[in-house]
Amino acid sequence: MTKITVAGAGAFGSALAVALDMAGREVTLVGRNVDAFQTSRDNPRLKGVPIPESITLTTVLNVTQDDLLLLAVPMQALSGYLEDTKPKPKAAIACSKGVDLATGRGPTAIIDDLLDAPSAILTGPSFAADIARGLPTALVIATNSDMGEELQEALSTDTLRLYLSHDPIGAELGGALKNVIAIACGICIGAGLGESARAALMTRGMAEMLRMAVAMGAKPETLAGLAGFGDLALTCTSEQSRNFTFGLSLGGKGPAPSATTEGRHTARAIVKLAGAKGVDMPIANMVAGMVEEKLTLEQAVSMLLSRPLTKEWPYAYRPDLHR
Ligand SMILES: NC(=O)C1=CN([C@@H]2O[C@H](COP(=O)(O)OP(=O)(O)OC[C@H]3O[C@@H](n4cnc5c(N)ncnc54)[C@H](O)[C@@H]3O)[C@@H](O)[C@H]2O)C=CC1
Ligand SMILES: O=C(CO)COP(=O)(O)O
Repeated sequence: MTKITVAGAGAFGSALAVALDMAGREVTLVGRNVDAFQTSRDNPRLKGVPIPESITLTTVLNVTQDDLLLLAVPMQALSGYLEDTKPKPKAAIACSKGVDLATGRGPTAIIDDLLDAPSAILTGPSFAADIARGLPTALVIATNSDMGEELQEALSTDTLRLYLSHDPIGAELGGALKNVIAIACGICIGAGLGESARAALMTRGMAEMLRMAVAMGAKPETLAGLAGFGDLALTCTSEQSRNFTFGLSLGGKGPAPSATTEGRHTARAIVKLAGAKGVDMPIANMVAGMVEEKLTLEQAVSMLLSRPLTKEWPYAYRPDLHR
């Protein structure tokens, strides 16, 4: 049986390890923090779900060409992690949601640049706690390699249902961009701007996601699926989301979460990329401005509302015409 190694023992890596172990796979969980719960099996990042004894916990990444490697470290740590560890797995599957701030690359491009192994992205609507508890979840496994069906089979369980896609760019941009829109929605609710405004932000946010993803070479239908619409719906409406609760705090409600909040970095990375590609992303601009403390809430709202009136779908998939 193919062995599965999960690198990154945070909430998501641990949850995937638990779900795959419960389904009878041979799983190793690698993390710089695992010594802290080697005995108790209680990972503070995944409260309430003990890590089973059948999962090997280690601080050292050691994979062979027979192993699948799931990479569940935060996006900004991914390239450094791969440069340091130089693994040679059968396939490397990114689980991070974001865009690298230094280079503008997504997770599969980073893997393709740094490793001699087929790359894939596992993404879609899923909170770590839900996956770890075995609640029903549907995700996307996207790859340009010919390993798609093998990966789909190896990583699906009775409750974790993977759909196969051959559009990794669209899948990873869906997961990255929805975090930025979730921050905007959190700001909106935190500032008391109302549910109607949130629905508007989600919908116009989806239009931005589509424009940007298509400009980067994605298929539009990917954004309508689990990795785009599905994850947008989850993250923009739940206080379980760290991106949404970070937005709430920017809007004046509650403290900022201390854990990984990918959208903070992605907003800044995507605004740079959108500028270079000439893609109009007013909501992402607003989020990046507030994250960088260059815009107040009042300025951000006024900027969005004072934009010229336009058609709903003038040139949605045509960034060249969308000026
Ligand atoms: N938590 C969730 O519900 C979900 C998270 N994700 C994605 O999974 C990725 C990881 O998120 P979480 O596990 O939630 O974050 P987390 O904050 O719970 O854990 C991150 C882990 O990465 C480790 N880490 C950080 N920097 C590192 C470095 N330079 N080298 C090695 N290890 C490093 C930390 O020690 C920690 O164990 C993110 O991209 C997130 O968007 C995706 C779906 C769901
Ligand atoms: O990606 C997620 C849900 O699909 C998790 O969202 P947060 O990172 O905002 O908690």
